[in-house]
Amino acid sequence: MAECSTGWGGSEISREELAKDLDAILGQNPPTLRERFSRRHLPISTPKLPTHAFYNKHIDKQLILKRILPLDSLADDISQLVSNALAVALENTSCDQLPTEAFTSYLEATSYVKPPTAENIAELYEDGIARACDNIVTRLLIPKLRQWLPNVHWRRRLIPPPESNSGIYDNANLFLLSREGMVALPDGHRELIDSSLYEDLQRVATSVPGMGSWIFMNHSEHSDSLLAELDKFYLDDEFPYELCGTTGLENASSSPQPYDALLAPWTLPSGLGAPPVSSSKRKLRSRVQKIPPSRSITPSARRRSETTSREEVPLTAAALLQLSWARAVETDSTLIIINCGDHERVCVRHRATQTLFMSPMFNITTCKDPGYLKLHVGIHLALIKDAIARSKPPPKIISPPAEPRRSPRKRSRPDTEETTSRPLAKRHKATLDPVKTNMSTMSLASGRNMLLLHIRYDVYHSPAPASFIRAGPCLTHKSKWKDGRIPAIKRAYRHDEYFEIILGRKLGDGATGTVHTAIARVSSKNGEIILQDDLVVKLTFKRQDQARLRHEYAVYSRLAEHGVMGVPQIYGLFEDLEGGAIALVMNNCGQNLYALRPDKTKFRISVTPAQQDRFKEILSSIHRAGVRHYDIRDANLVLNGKGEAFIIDFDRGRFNPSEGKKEREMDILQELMNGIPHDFSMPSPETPGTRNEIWLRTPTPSEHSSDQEDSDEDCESDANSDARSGSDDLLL
Ligand SMILES: Nc1ncnc2c1ncn2[C@@H]1O[C@H](COP(=O)(O)OP(=O)(O)OP(=O)(O)O)[C@@H](O)[C@H]1O
Repeated sequence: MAECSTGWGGSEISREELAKDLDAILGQNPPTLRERFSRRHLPISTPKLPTHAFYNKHIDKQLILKRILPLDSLADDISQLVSNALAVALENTSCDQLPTEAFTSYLEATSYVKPPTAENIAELYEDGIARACDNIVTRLLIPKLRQWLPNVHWRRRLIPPPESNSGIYDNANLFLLSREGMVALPDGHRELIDSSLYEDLQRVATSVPGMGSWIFMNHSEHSDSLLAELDKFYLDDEFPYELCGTTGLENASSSPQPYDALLAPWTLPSGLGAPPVSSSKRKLRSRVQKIPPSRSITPSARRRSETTSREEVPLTAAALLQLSWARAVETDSTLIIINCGDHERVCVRHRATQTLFMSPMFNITTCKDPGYLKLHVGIHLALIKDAIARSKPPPKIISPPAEPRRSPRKRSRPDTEETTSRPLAKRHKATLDPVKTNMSTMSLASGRNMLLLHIRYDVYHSPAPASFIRAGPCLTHKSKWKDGRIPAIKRAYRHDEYFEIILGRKLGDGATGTVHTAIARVSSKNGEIILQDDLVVKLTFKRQDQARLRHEYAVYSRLAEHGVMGVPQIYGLFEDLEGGAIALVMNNCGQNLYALRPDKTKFRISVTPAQQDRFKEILSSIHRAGVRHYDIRDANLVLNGKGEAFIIDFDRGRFNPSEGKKEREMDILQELMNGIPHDFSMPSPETPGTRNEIWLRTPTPSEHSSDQEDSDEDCESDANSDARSGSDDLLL
């Protein structure tokens, strides 16, 4: 019996005993969800397509999913990885007693009072399986460690607000903590790691934001059958990945071939070959050829969709696979775990062949050889090994000496392995043909009702643009828009009948929408292309948020009627013809005062006296136009590069406020300028859209309240407001 040194929390035991205990722990499975969650919460709603699925259609062609294949050996391979790692670790570890009780308690039944939603199942995984994995994987990586402590962490990133509850939770992954550009290790751990592993961990901690994609679904019969159904795609030559339906303006891929680790702990079938050639591409081409030579495009639909929001669409098996794959592309993950409570599948994303290899569906409560804990320890370990391998600079290809150049023309750089391993985040910058930038771009666009929207940053490079139809006129330039007349959708649009918007990186995710930088590209009648690159686009997906954005547009209409300056120039409101989004196009006013704060922990804003006066002037003219902003804070006060002031974000705006409320709002602005932020920790004030009605369409002027004489403020219970002391403080 080999003798071992004493370890943490327990007495010294033999190596054999430790191996036996570990084996027993790793063979464990969690109890069924019915045993863990209270029965009164069952059944639960079926998963819906989450709103961010809108972005999945815009992933670069070279990164999308092309086929699904079975990989029955995956669990065995992962189990072998753990067995091998254990054998090595046991040779080097101190044999202290295993905290068996703690590990078992992580897996044991707890009476969970919450319903088994996707979020709660993710939380359960985080509190149980993931904690046990963190400890065991850390020990397998650093056998000399004398404690069962986690250096590896599995965490949920962001808990979505309840209204975004789609029955899907996909915002969790594994990561190594970093602090000030260094891998964060507890005291004393650095010395236990040899220098090459330390370098590897250092690279992963600082350059890999997350490893693996976990997709949790609400626990329901529908989720179980969705997971079971995924098999049916094995028979397809090509997976039906859904792209935008617009034809005539397809984009070639701009992504270099993504990089798979050369050595993986699983064996994939050999002779896979190149990904299948997209038949949909062929279809698109043949359809394009029928279109007259003037580069017309066919919009994605001839009719407006019933609803512009996405929440109500039930999840299908194809949508679940597309969503899971897209999430793995966005996070550059190799393994995808799809879990619906008691059942699960584990999948490998093979980048080069754009193939998803999928394990059979298994019941997590009855796993055997390997047990569920061993499988997940293996998944965590495999992800770290994969991240280490892929974050290493690939071996240099030694090429023969270059032949003398014959042509003076510049040659494009060959796609060497070196280029393929560049981090995804750095791959895409909006690349556009050399064209003029012209301030009349948006004036030309104001006469066009069809907007083609591309997304081009990180992994996004829309294979085809989304078609958006105008739902509200340009408020900055004259247009032929007739009040209340929503334009008909044409069968095809010539190049001088549509304009394009190319969305860049996200500027912010607000309570209402997602704001992106954007460039407009407009083709004139004679074919000249002009650009305007100082735009932003606010996209909204959920019903309530779309109601707020339509209301915001109505507020901007009122401000434009009164010629208010110092607010964004609005170039129109647009609806996605395939449903899912509405977009407000405006100019980029600069950076908000929060972003400009030198020290974010201190409320100190640097605004010159002239800029302070200008903010007050703008607010006065907003008030004169009969609008109260209702959300005056540093995030909504903006300065451009020339130091010019703007007030943005009118989704909470109110029409026809009382004089007292306007004065109070001016006081808040003054206080803000004096360095006293207003307390907005109160719940957001309701907007007319959220309380009284949901506008599924942009209201015509007669419908929306900009012409009404009654004040929106009157909708608030004035009786209550009189009774409240400091009522304005509560509302503002
Ligand atoms: N026209 C614009 N110019 C420059 N930046 C903008 C513009 N519009 C929005 N932004 C940026 O995007 C962020 C979010 O925008 P906005 O406040 O309009 O969204 P929201 O969803 O209504 O957010 P919230 O109501 O939570 O503040 C802003 O803080 C600002 O930094």
